[in-house]
Amino acid sequence: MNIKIVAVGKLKEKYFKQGIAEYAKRLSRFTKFTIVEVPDEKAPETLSTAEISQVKTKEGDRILSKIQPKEYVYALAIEGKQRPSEVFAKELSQLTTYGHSDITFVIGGSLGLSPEVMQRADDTLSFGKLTLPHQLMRLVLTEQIYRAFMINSGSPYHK
Ligand SMILES: C[S@@+](CC[C@H](N)C(=O)[O-])C[C@H]1O[C@@H](n2cnc3c(N)ncnc32)[C@H](O)[C@@H]1O
Repeated sequence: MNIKIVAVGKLKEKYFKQGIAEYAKRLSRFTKFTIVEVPDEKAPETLSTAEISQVKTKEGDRILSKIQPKEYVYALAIEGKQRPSEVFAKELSQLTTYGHSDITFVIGGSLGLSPEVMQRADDTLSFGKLTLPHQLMRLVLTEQIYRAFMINSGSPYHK
């Protein structure tokens, strides 16, 4: 299985980089895991609705350029579908069974994901109603993917 995260913006903070590197290392025994960063669109503090839409479209186009038709895509969205870790783990395992060997997770920028990205997504994944910063979201998602593999291997890591 190949797992990829496509994320808007650069990971700046060292502590996020270290945390993600640790889970990426642990994941390497289960799967090929990659993170692809696309540039965020520089924008002033206050934006009109049209400008917000333009920023999301530009970032969305960059995201879509990194996704191949064969990839099964989860869009991370606050209003998306929530599920327990065990259900998420089972889903990942079933996707492989049904022939999806390329699974991609998409994390938006500060304004969220464009409608085009949401349309391309095969499913959505929400971590609850709280808004997480995109850098932290990347760390939390990487841990949850690792947790899913640990659940599927019957490890006591998941209690
Ligand atoms: C700072 S948030 C964007 C907030 C924006 N107002 C929105 O509603 O999407 C950046 C990205 O992190 C992800 N994200 C943040 N919190 C999340 C949550 N609770 N569940 C799922 N994804 C989340 C989403 O992909 C989002 O596009």
